[in-house]
Amino acid sequence: MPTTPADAVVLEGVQVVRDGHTALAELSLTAPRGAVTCVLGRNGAGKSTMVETSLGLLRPAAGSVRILGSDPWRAGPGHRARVGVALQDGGLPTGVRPSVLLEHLSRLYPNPRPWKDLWLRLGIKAYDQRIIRRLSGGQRQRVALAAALVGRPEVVFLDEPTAGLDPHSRLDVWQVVRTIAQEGAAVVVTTHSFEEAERLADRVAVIDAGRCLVEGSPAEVGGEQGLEQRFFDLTRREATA
Ligand SMILES: Nc1ncnc2c1ncn2[C@@H]1O[C@H](COP(=O)(O)OP(=O)(O)OP(=O)(O)O)[C@@H](O)[C@H]1O
Repeated sequence: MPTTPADAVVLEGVQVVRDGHTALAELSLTAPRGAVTCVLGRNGAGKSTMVETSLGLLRPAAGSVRILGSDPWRAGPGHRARVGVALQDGGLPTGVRPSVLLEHLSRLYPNPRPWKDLWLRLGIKAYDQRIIRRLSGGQRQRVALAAALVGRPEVVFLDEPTAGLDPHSRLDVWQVVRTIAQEGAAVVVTTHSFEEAERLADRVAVIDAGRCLVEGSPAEVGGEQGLEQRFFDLTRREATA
């Protein structure tokens, strides 16, 4: 698929080998600005590896990775400040209250998003009297999302941001993610939820065994069958038991 300047994330033929195992095999994928791109794939398909490679944490053995026009492996701190990320178990400092962390992070960026806005919209205020170590997994996940967004990044990678969240929190997260995209960010969300992809995504990519099998709008990818059935058809394997 031809890429355009609106594409903030452009991976072309990316191969990544981890401890002798090919985790990405000629993966090509794009994510435009001002849109949410949901990446679906089975366990081990390569979603987290795609995110880590896009962040510049892993060096591809072949292919090209351009994030905001730069190679993330070589990019400097100026580039990194423009890219946000919330990984699963995303390494937050645990001995401080969420508001202390968010206020601190906001001072590290030239043009931060008002941290209190995120703190309110993601419901963090309700449990802010506790330090992060004492929070539930879902509560911590929302703090990680706020931490990823406070620097007003132009590209954001969110690794399963609603996994394990209650329905209210999930809606809060979806609303915040949509707003961020409407403000112009390229948002890449990995997920196992078809509902999430259908309700949140402007674009969907299905990856399997380290390759992107299909990408496009949810309607284009789902076609007549719908997203869920198309996903099963694309990624079915013999005897999975
Ligand atoms: N550090 C590593 N060393 C060797 N192989 C790895 C390493 N990390 C991941 N892999 C392998 O690379 C492949 C892709 O893994 P990855 O974590 O990117 O998948 P994923 O799509 O994010 O899976 P999940 O849905 O379970 O989070 C898998 O086969 C996995 O076993």
